[in-house]
Amino acid sequence: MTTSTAAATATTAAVRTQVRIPLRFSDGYQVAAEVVTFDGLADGAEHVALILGDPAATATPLVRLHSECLTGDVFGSARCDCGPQLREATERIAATGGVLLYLRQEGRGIGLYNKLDAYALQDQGLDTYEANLALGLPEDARDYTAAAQMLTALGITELNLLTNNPDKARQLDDLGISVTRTVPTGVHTTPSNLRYLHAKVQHTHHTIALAPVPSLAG
Ligand SMILES: Nc1nc2c(ncn2[C@@H]2O[C@H](COP(=O)(O)OP(=O)(O)OP(=O)(O)O)[C@@H](O)[C@H]2O)c(=O)[nH]1
Ligand SMILES: [Zn+2]
Repeated sequence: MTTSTAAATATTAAVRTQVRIPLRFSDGYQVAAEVVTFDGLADGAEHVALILGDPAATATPLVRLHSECLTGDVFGSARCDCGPQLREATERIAATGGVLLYLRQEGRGIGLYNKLDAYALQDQGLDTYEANLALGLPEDARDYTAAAQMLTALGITELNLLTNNPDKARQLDDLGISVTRTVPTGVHTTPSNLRYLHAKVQHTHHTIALAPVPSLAG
């Protein structure tokens, strides 16, 4: 189970800087983003928002809360599906207008070194959640208070959320952000991330339809 430590009301944050950055992905896809920084975020981390298209074009813009994953987002790791999800979200949000929050929550909030320690334990047989617990850390340490502050500062209090993770919608609702609809993200399987994706479905009830894996039965 994930634990929610989100406060019912978040303090106010303000937009600090907004700057246009043209994005060019390795597959040729290009789009311009308005990258926004903030003052006053609850956890003091350097989270950024990417405004894609025109979020004001609809009453319920498409929003994704993307948790930082250096190995997946930058290095192209096949142990998870973060890189392809980031690429997918960017294009889908740009198509309708919305915001991608790039949240500095590496390793579900436990940090990069701890995530790599957890990977080492997974290589000895633990699943992704058991490995965090074996390190004396929460299964999922993510709190979306800063995300709610960022959305409020951008004038977004009602949205469609691009995710398969029910905890994200639950926490945003608790923080006063109305999630009108949850839009499923794609599932980007590789031989290296199938066990990880199955653990997410079984343990934290991510809404992902996966083919059964015989070696994981039982
Ligand atoms: N601790 C830990 N973190 C991981 C592991 N694999 C990926 N992560 C982190 O998990 C975060 C991404 O979370 P996911 O569980 O893949 O997806 P989600 O954000 O909960 O849900 P979606 O919105 O449906 O994608 C990133 O911060 C990754 O660095 C792992 O094995 N252990
Ligand atoms: Zn990842």
